[in-house]
Amino acid sequence: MTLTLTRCTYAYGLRARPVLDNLDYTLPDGLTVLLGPNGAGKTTLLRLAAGVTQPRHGSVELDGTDSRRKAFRAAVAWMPQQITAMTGLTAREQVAYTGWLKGMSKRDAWDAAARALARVDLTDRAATKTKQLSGGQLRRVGVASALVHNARVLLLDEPTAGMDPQQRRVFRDVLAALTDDVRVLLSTHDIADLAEESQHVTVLHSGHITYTGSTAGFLAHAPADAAPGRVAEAAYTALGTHSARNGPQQQ
Ligand SMILES: Nc1ncnc2c1ncn2[C@@H]1O[C@H](COP(=O)(O)OP(=O)(O)OP(=O)(O)O)[C@@H](O)[C@H]1O
Repeated sequence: MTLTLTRCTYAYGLRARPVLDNLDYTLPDGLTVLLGPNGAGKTTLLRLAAGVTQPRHGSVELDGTDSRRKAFRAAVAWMPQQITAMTGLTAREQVAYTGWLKGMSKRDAWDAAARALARVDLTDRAATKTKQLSGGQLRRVGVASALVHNARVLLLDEPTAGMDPQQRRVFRDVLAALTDDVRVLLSTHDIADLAEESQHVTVLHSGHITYTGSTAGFLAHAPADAAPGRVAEAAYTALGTHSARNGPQQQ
């Protein structure tokens, strides 16, 4: 299951400067954290990867299936920054409703909703109204909704924004547990999201990938004198500076 962006260019508006220009990217397996400062192009990359937006030039494919095709959209799930709690619906009803919208029968969606909620560790909240869930729990409902139709790739746009450290930890554990059969790409501009369970890191600066590879390889970019506990931050800073000077993609 390989998701690739090939020579993708995207600009907001006909005369605007491209946000992404001739970008090549292959999503690694497991859990990948997409790092980059505000405005780097993370959301744009995720929207292209999800097939929500089409590139002006280039292509996005999952094992050779173009992102315009129904089969691509069935296999690739996208979770936007804001998850809406639907008035009057329980967690299970909200997830089932999403499954039904995606073409499942009511019965299949209802059963799949229970399985999806179990995967995000929310079985005990299945009958709770989504309006009554915490922000972190509601994001997990968002993940369950994204997964309800058995997606193989999950793309999440800043899912941990506004979470406290404990909520972040729970959320990351939930994602890490999915990665046996789902590839996950999670965008953030918070280096604290880079935890042990993230197997890969991709760094985006001004629309250029300055690093994509293992977490260990990423950390190796920190200067030797980086303070203990600040190695990830130092590596991130080093790659940002590198980008401004050279802008190559490192594998
Ligand atoms: N709808 C839009 N119309 C015009 N320009 C846009 C639009 N959306 C994004 N942009 C611009 O495209 C660039 C990349 O934006 P994008 O949202 O992809 O970055 P990001 O890395 O996700 O940023 P953030 O971390 O702030 O969410 C920015 O310069 C932004 O101003």
